[in-house]
Amino acid sequence: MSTKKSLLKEAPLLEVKNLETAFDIDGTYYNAVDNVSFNVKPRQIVGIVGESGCGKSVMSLSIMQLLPKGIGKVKSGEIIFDGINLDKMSEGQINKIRGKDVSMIFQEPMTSLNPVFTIGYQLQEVLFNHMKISKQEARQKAIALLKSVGISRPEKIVDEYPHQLSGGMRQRVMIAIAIACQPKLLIADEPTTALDVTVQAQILDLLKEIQEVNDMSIILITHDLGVVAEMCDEVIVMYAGRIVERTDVDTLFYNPKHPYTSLLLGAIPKMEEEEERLSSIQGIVPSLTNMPKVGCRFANRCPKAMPECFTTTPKLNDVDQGHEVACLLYETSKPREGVK
Ligand SMILES: Nc1ncnc2c1ncn2[C@@H]1O[C@H](COP(=O)(O)OP(=O)(O)OP(=O)(O)O)[C@@H](O)[C@H]1O
Repeated sequence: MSTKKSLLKEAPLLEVKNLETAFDIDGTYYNAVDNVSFNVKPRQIVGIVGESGCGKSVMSLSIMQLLPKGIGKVKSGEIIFDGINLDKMSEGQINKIRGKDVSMIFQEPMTSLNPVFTIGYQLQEVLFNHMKISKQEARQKAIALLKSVGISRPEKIVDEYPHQLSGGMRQRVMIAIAIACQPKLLIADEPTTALDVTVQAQILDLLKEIQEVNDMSIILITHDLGVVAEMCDEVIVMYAGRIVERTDVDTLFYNPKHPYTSLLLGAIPKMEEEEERLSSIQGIVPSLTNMPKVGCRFANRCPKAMPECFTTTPKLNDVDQGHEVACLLYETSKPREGVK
């Protein structure tokens, strides 16, 4: 974990400003990401958490300019990476940055790796896209990269196909591909969800080690707060396309403010009571076509909802230095009576 003091002074590596991303559903665009702003500092690990359908993946696809063409679009806002406005770039320009300065790993490595090409071919493809190197150099680099992500016998694995590897090894290969050009920012979307618990821990350790060695920033998308506690410096909690709370990781666990965050924390399963605890947030995230037009989008599931929560949209306000919350309970400088 980077020290907070050193991070505070630095200019952001990534600035997302008032981002609105929408999808065309039957001829109407609906916002899946709604007026979201946040920064990622160099070497910082920022977690994005929230239940399924909260807009975590759409946000990362927006940053990577990988939204499905003709269906999804960035409607407004800015995505500034290392001083460059990504949303204003042509496809050719973004291709030079994607995979080199910013790269991404996904939940299911089998769907991201091409089954008909060897591991070596897929690693070398990234290298050739962004570097001027010979075939022999690329092969050697591919082997070194596989070794750096903890794959034993990389000289053999380099000539194998994805189906010949275990899930954990495939995810290591995906990480090797993602870090091949030493990106400044890695977006990891549920990188360990498809893996069993022991392998999950190994992959998280690997990511952390790479982050430290390469001085890389990471946006870590997860619904697992255990992963957040283990990995992140800062955390963004999303609900129904909006940020509801943003703070450092310690404050998130010891002093959460938004009722949604508290409920998510309450939903962390203990071994013996997994089923009950996970279902402890009543109701579901509204679909894009069913978003409340006004008010707090969490109001109808919120145990602390007041009548005005259904009519007034809360703003993301500072409740403390570096701690923002979008909840009417905190819209005055002091929490209202009875709010802890
Ligand atoms: N291609 C698409 N077309 C229409 N709606 C979409 C599309 N992709 C995502 N959405 C919608 O956008 C919203 C946000 O989805 P998103 O995948 O970002 O959620 P998430 O928080 O990442 O969930 P998960 O943890 O399940 O990946 C959801 O309502 C989802 O149905």
